[in-house]
Amino acid sequence: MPQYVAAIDQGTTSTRCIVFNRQGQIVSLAQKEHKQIYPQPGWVEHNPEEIWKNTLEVIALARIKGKLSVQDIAAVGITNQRETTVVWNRKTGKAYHNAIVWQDTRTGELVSQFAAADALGQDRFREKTGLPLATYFSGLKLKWLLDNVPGLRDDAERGDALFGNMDTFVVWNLTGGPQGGLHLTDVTNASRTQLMNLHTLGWDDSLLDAFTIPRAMLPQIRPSSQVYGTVTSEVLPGVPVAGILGDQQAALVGQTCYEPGMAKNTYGTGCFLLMNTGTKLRPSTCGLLTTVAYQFDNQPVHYALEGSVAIAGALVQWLRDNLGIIEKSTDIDALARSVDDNGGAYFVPAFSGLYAPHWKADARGVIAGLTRFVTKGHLARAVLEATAYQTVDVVRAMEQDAGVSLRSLRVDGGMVVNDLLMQFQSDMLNCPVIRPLITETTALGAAYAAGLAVGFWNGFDDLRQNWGIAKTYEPHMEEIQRSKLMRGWQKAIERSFGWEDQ
Ligand SMILES: Nc1ncnc2c1ncn2[C@@H]1O[C@H](COP(=O)(O)OP(=O)(O)O)[C@@H](O)[C@H]1O
Ligand SMILES: O=P(O)(O)OC[C@H](O)CO
Repeated sequence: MPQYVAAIDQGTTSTRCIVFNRQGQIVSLAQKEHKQIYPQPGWVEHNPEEIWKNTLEVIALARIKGKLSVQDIAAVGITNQRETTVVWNRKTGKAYHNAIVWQDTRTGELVSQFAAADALGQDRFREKTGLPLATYFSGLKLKWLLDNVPGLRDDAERGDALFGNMDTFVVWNLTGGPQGGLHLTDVTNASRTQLMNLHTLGWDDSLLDAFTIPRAMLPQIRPSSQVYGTVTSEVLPGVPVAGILGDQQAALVGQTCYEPGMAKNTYGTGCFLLMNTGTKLRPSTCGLLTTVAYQFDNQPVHYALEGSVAIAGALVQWLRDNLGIIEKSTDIDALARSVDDNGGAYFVPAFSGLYAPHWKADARGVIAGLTRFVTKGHLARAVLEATAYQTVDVVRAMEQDAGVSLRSLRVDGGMVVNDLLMQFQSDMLNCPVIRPLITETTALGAAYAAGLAVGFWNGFDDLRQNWGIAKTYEPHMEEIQRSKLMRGWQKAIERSFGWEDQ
């Protein structure tokens, strides 16, 4: 009898394969980074072929490391960086263009044009999709590809060109590729395209018309947990593909936030706070997204409010790769601890404009409050603090929208190993921050979705038993100090607005 479930986590910076046991513990893990391609300022691309090759490699490596036979694996779940847009040929499997990554800002002008054409402005499609017009979502990226890649629109209309986010691309390749690969996505990923109607949970003709997207290129929308088919590729032959979730929704599932009002924040490349709002759609009036949280087979959809922050851990990488101030991401801890505070410096990482709750495509990064006193230690501190302040802005918007105060926050993602950041986060939110035993919640959520579909786990109670606390950070900061820091942040963020002419 199979003892494990595998998850493929196709993230912004790397692809991971993680194998879990029934207790949700990691049995084996393999990871490979892929290249970040920056063809112009503001543009971010990935090579889809490199990502598919890495996917095969990490699956094979995870099996070798864990000494796992195919019979050991009950099912595989997929989770992915959301919104990143790829278009490929149904017959050859070749991509027409590099994938356009969620952080890419090339559609900034399209955002302005679409917003100017309607009195609702950036909120033109919000009622139907839960999303403001922004460079972030797939619809405009796909339009850009159709308008700029020669021959693509004709192929798309003929049904020869297929669109997908990374989940769709990976599943199509895993299940046969040009030889009958399944062209599908799940409802959480579809909710990030700005082409799906949140009320009907189907592709919406009026949205497709507005963005001039041929319906023939779109994948089928399916629940997040269901047996879709089996792997044909030799790395996991015959194993059921049984779960798909966008990575932030997967983390919500992995954190077992199944009750309305439960929330988690994932600190990776960006930072994404999701609160389960139950089976009713809850529109946001405070700059958050309304999105699909998950849909388990034959059960109603659950929705979430989301506060998306584009740049969090990516700022640590920028300090490492672009300025060379640190050698490894983990070095930021010691550098930030070499000083007592930020020395008056604030770093607003509006590299891709600002997402929630501001939605300013024209914002760009600023460092404010510099004096001759400021050292690289203060800058390191400002870098970490930027993630915490952005989270505070999102939490306050969430509290206003949901009409409740956050009592505690469950956290996960690559940055939560940083104690300084987590303590500062708790201080700035003035509420406990809870790090669970298993912080690989994204992959775990995808494994849960797949495992539930094949009966490996029987229900939410099995999953809740797997969740436990590793560490709780309690707030210690005086209110006067908290207010002073937030005032500084507020001034800094306003200075980032309106930088780019659009
Ligand atoms: N000790 C640390 N302190 C702060 N940030 C860190 C630390 N270790 C890793 N990071 C950041 O965490 C991010 C990686 O998190 P991860 O969840 O793997 O990201 P993703 O899933 O978006 O690829 C990187 O941006 C990295 O800079
Ligand atoms: O791959 P991550 O963890 O950076 O997550 C990216 C988000 O899904 C973008 O919406």
